[in-house]
Amino acid sequence: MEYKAVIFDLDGTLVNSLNDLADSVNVVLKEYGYPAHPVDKYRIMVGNGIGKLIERALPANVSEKIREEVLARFKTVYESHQLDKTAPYEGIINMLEDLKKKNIPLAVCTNKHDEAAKKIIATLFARNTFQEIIGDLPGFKRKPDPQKVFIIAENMALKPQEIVYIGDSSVDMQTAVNAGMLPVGVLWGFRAKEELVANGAALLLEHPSDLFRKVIFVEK
Ligand SMILES: O=C(O)COP(=O)(O)O
Repeated sequence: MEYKAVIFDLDGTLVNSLNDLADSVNVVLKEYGYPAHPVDKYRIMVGNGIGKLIERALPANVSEKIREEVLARFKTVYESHQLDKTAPYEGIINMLEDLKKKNIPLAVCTNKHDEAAKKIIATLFARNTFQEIIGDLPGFKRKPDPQKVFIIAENMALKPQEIVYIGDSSVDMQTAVNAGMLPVGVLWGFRAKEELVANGAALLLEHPSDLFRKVIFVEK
């Protein structure tokens, strides 16, 4: 099978954002008098959007009102710290350049709130690397619902089966499976290999450069 485009997940796939996310949540947890978590615990809390991230980080008995306050405060803190330590994983920039040289259209579909996703991408990647970036926005369904990757496929004028979806979590593999895209799991991200395999990963990448050895691309 030959593929004509790639849609990427953001957190844990293109960029390592774990420390900035964890540090920002921990700052707010401490402000509110709740226990902070070790950075590694955030690996399993990130992936379903920031509402879920805050819900998972807070003790179970916290009221909805406080949860909303903590979420709003997190957004403010994270806005000033989202680029403190966040950077592309090693090999990502080269892989994106190689895909661009082959004229393969690229996009990002993330559960990260849209304004943060766009700011991070605009800062860390060359202009026009991605033809479309869709983060978490009111009125759109979050992954693993395939709604947003279907929108991207339509805008690329491609069939889902012609697109590779690359991500680091069960949510990403389920999204690709639900959409009929090729689910490719990355092993440098936040989650374990077993999780990717159990959720339908057709291929696994140990390093971004593996992509060209495992997937055949053709120009649209
Ligand atoms: O839940 C998040 O904020 C992270 O989103 P992503 O893994 O879809 O980029």
